[in-house]
Amino acid sequence: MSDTILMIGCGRMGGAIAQALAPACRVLAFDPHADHLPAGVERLESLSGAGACAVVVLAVKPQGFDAIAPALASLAGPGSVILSIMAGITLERLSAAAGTGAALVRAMPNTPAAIGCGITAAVASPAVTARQRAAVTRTLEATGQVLWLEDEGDLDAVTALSGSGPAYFYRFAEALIQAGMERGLDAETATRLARQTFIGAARLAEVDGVPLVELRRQVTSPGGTTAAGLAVMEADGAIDALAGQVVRAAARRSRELSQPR
Ligand SMILES: NC(=O)C1=CN([C@@H]2O[C@H](COP(=O)(O)OP(=O)(O)OC[C@H]3O[C@@H](n4cnc5c(N)ncnc54)[C@H](OP(=O)(O)O)[C@@H]3O)[C@@H](O)[C@H]2O)C=CC1
Ligand SMILES: O=C(O)[C@@H]1CCC=N1
Repeated sequence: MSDTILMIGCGRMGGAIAQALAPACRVLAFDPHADHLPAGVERLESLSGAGACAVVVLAVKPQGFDAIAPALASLAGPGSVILSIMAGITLERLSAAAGTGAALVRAMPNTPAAIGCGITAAVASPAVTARQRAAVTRTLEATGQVLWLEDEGDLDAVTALSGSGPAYFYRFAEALIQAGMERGLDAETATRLARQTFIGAARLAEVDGVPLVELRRQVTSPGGTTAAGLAVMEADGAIDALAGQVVRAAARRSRELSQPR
């Protein structure tokens, strides 16, 4: 078995994975509509030209799964592992398409993968060998951290937390910018302050594994400004209630996406 990786779908996430892998191994991509592929990635005009690939990455939208499903059985040859990053598409649906006994991994990355700072949670079907698991780990580690899970049922929560999560942080930063403008800052100043606060806070959270609660305490002077702001966030459990609703809604959508249309 070659160490060739085949991408089916090479958009935002597939492209990020392909770009991370291309310097180290042969990467093929089948994506009829992608105008350009990352440097070093070979375009495939048809899936029949793929040959045997060590890892076949499914990176089309979940709504596009039905269109690629008929090709999976022939791609799931001996030694190949199919790695799906599609939100909501279950191992059961992948298996129905690829064939019973196919080596399947369902994974959920996130967009910081594009700069090697992602985190991906993954679940393997029983047919996945140790060697295939290692190949998938290497594939995903090109984009950041990898976390193997035992229970596929956890992937809806993972999708809702870390898969969708970057958008929640951006949305909160957008809200802070708006709030800063309402307090008299111009748009450019508010945006610069919010962006760099967001980046700096994230970098600080990387240092020495200091617990988030401690990092928060370091900002919060007793009787000071931060305490006044946090009191509003926490009044009647507002922030926890909001996070709960957000993650529940996203997890529910992940489960809905698992239903065949
Ligand atoms: N974006 C994110 O933050 C994350 C996304 N995911 C998952 O990754 C998957 C891809 O998402 P994302 O990269 O954002 O989506 P994109 O739309 O950016 O990429 C999907 C690509 O697949 C192409 N495509 C569509 N149909 C086919 C087909 N039949 N054969 C080959 N290629 C095809 C699309 O072309 P065209 O645009 O012309 O349709 C597009 O270029 C989704 O399933 C999503 O759930 C997982 C984690 C995070
Ligand atoms: O919004 C979505 O459905 C995809 C999955 C996780 C992030 N983006």
